[in-house]
Amino acid sequence: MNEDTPPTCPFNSPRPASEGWHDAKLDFSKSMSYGDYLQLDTLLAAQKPLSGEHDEMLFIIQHHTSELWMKLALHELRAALLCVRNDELDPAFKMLSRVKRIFEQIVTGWNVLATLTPSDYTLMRGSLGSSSGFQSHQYREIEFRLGNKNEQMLKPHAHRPELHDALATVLAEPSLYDEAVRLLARRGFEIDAARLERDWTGPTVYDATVEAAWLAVYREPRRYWDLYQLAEDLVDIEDRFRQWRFRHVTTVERIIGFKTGTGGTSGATYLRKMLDVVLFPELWQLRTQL
Ligand code: HEM
Ligand SMILES: N[C@@H](CC(=O)c1ccccc1NC=O)C(=O)O
Repeated sequence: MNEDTPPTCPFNSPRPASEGWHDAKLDFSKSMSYGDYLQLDTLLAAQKPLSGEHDEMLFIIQHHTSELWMKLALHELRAALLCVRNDELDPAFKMLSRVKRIFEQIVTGWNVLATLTPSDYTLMRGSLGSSSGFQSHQYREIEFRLGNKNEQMLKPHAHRPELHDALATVLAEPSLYDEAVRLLARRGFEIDAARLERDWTGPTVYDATVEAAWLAVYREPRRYWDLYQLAEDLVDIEDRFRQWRFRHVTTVERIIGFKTGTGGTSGATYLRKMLDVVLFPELWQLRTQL
């Protein structure tokens, strides 16, 4: 350093001659821009607080971002299900690892909403009327695709026939886990015939032949590597899903305590019961036998 040069604040230094943006396209009067491609006018016009309370923007954006991530999770889950059905496990692994990351993202997202206090939420809760996440059709489709089927959950969508019928179709199709079980049978494992052609509209029910098949996979992972990887991906997904449910009920307790929900359920008590749901029962059971 030259001792004659007075020290300067680095933040006030003159800009270098070129910062690399001089050739950037700046005129979008005749071509598609960022905002055009992403339909940002539509996206950013969709946050419409009703209460006039400052924190309602947080509440809406938290839900919009969750619904967008759910949209992507469903896109991946639907495709992964078809890949498993067609014995194409490599692309399914790619999609399931993305689903895992998406779930991690929405689990972490609860930290932002946890800055909402009961005092602030109470000011806007009245504006929500009887609307509730209980009526999220994308959430319900995720549950159905993972095998937590319940025909009653179609009812909140009766007033929207296209959504109702799409969910009813998913209810009647095999879940991702049903497809994994059918794959086990195609790979030569003895699976109870009734499990392979069950009434798909019901929830996954524990089956001893399925547990025995997964147990064989876990006892010889090298022999059944792709099935082993599929099983662990499913366990990862259920793990994340449980974390999501847990953060939800904890946030709900911190914000509304044990009030009944706007959707008409018992609120935190109902959500706590949902923590007992097991999506892939045999994958948890087999671990006791290893
Ligand atoms: C202030 C924050 C929140 C509160 C107080 C809250 C409260 C509740 C309550 C009480 C229920 C039970 C249904 C009812 O009777 O209303 C519920 C369900 C639900 N909420 Fe939230 N929630 C909050 C944030 C969120 C967020 C950010 C999401 C993300 C999309 C979400 C999604 C859901 C879903 C999907 C259900 C249905 C769960 C099931 O049926 O298992 N909630 N919520
Ligand atoms: N069920 C919540 C309301 C609620 O959280 C909510 C309302 C409208 C849209 C999404 C919501 N989020 C999750 O349930 C409550 O009882 O306060």
